[in-house]
Amino acid sequence: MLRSWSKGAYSALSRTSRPVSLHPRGVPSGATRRSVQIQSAASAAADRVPLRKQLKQEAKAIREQKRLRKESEEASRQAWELTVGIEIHAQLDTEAKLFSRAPTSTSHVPNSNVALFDLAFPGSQPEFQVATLLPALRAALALNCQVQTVSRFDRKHYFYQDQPAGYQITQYYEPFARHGFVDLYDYDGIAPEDGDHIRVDIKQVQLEQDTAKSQEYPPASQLLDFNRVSHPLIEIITMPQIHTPATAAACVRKLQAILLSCGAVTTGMELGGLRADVNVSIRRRGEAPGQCQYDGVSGLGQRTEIKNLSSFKAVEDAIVAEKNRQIAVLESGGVIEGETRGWTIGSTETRRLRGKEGAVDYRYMPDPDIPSLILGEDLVSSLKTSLPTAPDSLVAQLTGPGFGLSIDDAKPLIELDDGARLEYYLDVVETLRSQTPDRDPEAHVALARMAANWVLHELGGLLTKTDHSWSAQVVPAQALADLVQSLNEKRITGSVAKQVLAAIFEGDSRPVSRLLEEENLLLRPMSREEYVALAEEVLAQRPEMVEQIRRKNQLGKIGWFLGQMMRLGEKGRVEASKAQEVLHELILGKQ
Ligand SMILES: Nc1ncnc2c1ncn2[C@@H]1O[C@H](COP(=O)(O)OP(=O)(O)OP(=O)(O)O)[C@@H](O)[C@H]1O
Ligand SMILES: [Mg+2]
Ligand SMILES: [Mg+2]
Repeated sequence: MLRSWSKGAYSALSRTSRPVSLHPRGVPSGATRRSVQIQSAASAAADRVPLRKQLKQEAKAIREQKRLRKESEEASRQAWELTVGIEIHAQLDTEAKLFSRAPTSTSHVPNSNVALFDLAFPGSQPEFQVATLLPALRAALALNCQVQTVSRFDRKHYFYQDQPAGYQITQYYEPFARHGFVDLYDYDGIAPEDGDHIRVDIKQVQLEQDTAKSQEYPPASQLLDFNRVSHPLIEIITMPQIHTPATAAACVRKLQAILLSCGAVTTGMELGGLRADVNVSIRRRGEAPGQCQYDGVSGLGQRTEIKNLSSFKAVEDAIVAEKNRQIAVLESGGVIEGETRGWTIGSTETRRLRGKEGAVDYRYMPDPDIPSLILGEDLVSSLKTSLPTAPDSLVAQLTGPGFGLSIDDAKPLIELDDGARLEYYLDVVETLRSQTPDRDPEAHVALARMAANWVLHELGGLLTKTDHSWSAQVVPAQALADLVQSLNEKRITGSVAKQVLAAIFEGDSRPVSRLLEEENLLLRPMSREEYVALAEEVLAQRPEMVEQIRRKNQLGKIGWFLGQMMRLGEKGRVEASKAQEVLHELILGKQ
């Protein structure tokens, strides 16, 4: 906030200060220059008041703009219904490509992991890599799909340099998984108008090949890295059941969390492991239904498709922009054309890439070189039982009686660092619990809450401040558990705990107990007499304030004396709760 204010103030200041720094060309005489300066200074003085006013007016105008935008969005929401369906392409966590034995590693030298079939050399044949099925099946099961016992591969024809065969191998007619769903809750960030839960159906999940990676060198060159070609992907297709941009973004975020948690993928959107295409249409509420239909859902408006979105924010922003564009077109009497559109980060408009070819143009046909996939029920059911805990169950566990966390702490623990933060947190909690096995459940919950605060906010704060990425090694789980334990047992104060955490974070590798002893940080509890003496000393500084507190019962003012006690008392020895108790007693005569 401060930065945006200073930026605005700076630009306003530089505008008004222009006359002061004006040195008129061709005015050699000092007198004339002086007179110009005097004049400028005077006009600057005159400008000073308007500047403040101007800033106020600018802020008011921004507020007004926001209000109008909100109003017009609400008006268009009432007039038009938005519909969104999403296609997610996720790179599977496997070592081999879909139809060759070339490795999938993306960190290698470009074009070093490529088999003849990946480049569509004449005569080369596909060899389906069975291992690729496992992450695909885990994903389908985690998305509540019905796995098909028989599925097939099809060729989708198109010509582009990133696909050497002239067709992509995908599953069009008979995908390996159908009829799933994903549940979205308020804590997933869905729009308020969607209430506290919606379910988005998944039409199907299909296996397919990735394309080569292109790198543009404008104006005329493009380099291709075929290491990515034929990397196994799954495409997850949702039904057109989403009606707000925020819920669409929440859906992609949730799908990513589910895919990461079940071990289907290794990286999320940030690292390019997941890409989303959003299909957007609108229709006027209360009027004749639209002419389009999709898989049994009819009455839809004409969709456009925005391809290759690589962040949750891009998903939300692109849908807002496309919805607004479609409303503007229809309100001005135009027609929405089925097209593929693009989105650039930071932009406010989608841009047309090409007219959407109808499905028939892809000339889908069953691939004659690849036999059908036949899956045994036993494989599917054994995978089902070995699925890791789903994100929603994790939320339920962390906010349940065992941990007692707030949803605001549970969510980031689950989501941060692809699950590594949660693993670390659970290690800390397990260590704490193993050190205090006989504690009652309430004490365990208190420790779990305390640990969450230290993992997220204290350690998290240090990471943010120093711009470090996550590593469980920086502060080993054992060290954090020891620190939390010492604090919980009141062997150290909160400020000492923070100081020790910072020291470990910066590389002090001594065990916490040794560090506390060697640095003389263990709390030497103050006696009651010491507390009373310290409290009397600070109360004597402001007797009139003590009187006021007594007369007007202004208890809030006791905080000032407490602060003084913490400041004046011996470092690391004053416990806030005890100091507060003694202050109350001395000021109000109560215990
Ligand atoms: N009228 C519509 N409005 C909004 N979304 C729609 C509409 N019709 C279809 N969709 C959504 O568009 C997506 C269509 O995906 P699908 O993979 O079936 O076809 P496609 O986009 O033609 O294929 P691809 O892009 O993979 O070549 C689905 O998510 C579906 O829910
Ligand atoms: Mg598709
Ligand atoms: Mg599509």
